[in-house]
Amino acid sequence: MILDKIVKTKLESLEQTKELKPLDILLSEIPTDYSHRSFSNAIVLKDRLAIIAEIKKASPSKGIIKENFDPLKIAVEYEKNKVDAISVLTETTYFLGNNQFLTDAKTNTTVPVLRKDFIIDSYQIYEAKAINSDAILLIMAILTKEKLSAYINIATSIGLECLVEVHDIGELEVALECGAQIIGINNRNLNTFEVNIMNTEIIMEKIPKDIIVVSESGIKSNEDIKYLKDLGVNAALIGESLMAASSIEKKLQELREL
Ligand SMILES: O=C(O)c1ccccc1NCC(=O)[C@H](O)[C@H](O)COP(=O)(O)O
Repeated sequence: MILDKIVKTKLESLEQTKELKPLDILLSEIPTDYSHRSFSNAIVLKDRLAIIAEIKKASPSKGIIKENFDPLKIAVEYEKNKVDAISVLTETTYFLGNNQFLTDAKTNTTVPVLRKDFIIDSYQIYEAKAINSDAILLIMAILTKEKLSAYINIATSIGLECLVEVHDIGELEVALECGAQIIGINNRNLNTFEVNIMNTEIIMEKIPKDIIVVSESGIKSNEDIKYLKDLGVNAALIGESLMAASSIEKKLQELREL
C-alpha cells in the first residue's frame, strides 16, 4: 500500500533530519520577517469557488507529470493568473518535492501557501513554519485521533492553519471531533488511486455549514468546477491537470469559464 510506503520513508528521513537539525536549531530558523497570510480568508469567497493551485512535479499514481519543471516560475505564473492560494508538495521521494519550492513560492508571490506533505511528527509542523508556510495539510488516514488533535493545537499555537484531509465519513467525524475548521475531501483513494469527484458530494452532506470545505484531486474541467460550486464547496485543490497542461494560463481560463 502506497501510503504505508510513504509513511515508512518519511519516518526514516525524519530520523536523519532531526539528527542533522535538532528542534531548537530549526526553531531559530523561523524567518524573522515571517508574515502570515490567511489561507482561510483567501479560499472563502462570496461569488465563486476559490482555486488552490498545486506545484507538483510527480506523483505515485502518474510518475513524472511535468518534465520541464520550474517551481518558482510556476508560482509566479499562478499568481499572475490570480489563483487564490498555492499548494506545494514538499515530499521528496514520491512527489519529487522540496521545502525550497515552498519558500520560493511564499517569498515570490503574495498569496497564502499550503505545505502539502505527510505529517506524522510534530517536528514537521515547526519545519512548516520555518520554511514559511501559512497552512499545513494533515491527513486523517495516517494519524490517530490523539495525534490529529495535538497537531491541530500545535499548528494553531504557532499561527499555522490546518487543512484536514478525509476520504470517508468515518474520518470526517474524527476530524470534526478534533476541531478541524477546514476539511479537505480527497476524491482520490490513496490506496487504489481511483478518483471519483462524487466523493465530495457524499461527504459534503455531513459537514456543518460553518466548516470550510476544499475538494481535492481529480478536478480537470469547467464542469467539475461548476459541479463543486453547486454543492457549496469553497475551494478546489488542483494539481495534475494544471501541471500537465501545455499552458497554465489557458487551463485556468478554461477551468473558470462561466
Ligand atoms: O497524487 C497522487 O498520486 C497521490 C498518491 C498518494 C497520496 C497522495 C497523492 N496526491 C496528493 C494529493 O493530495 C494531490 O496532489 C492533490 O489533491 C491534487 O490532486 P490532483 O489534482 O489530482 O493532482
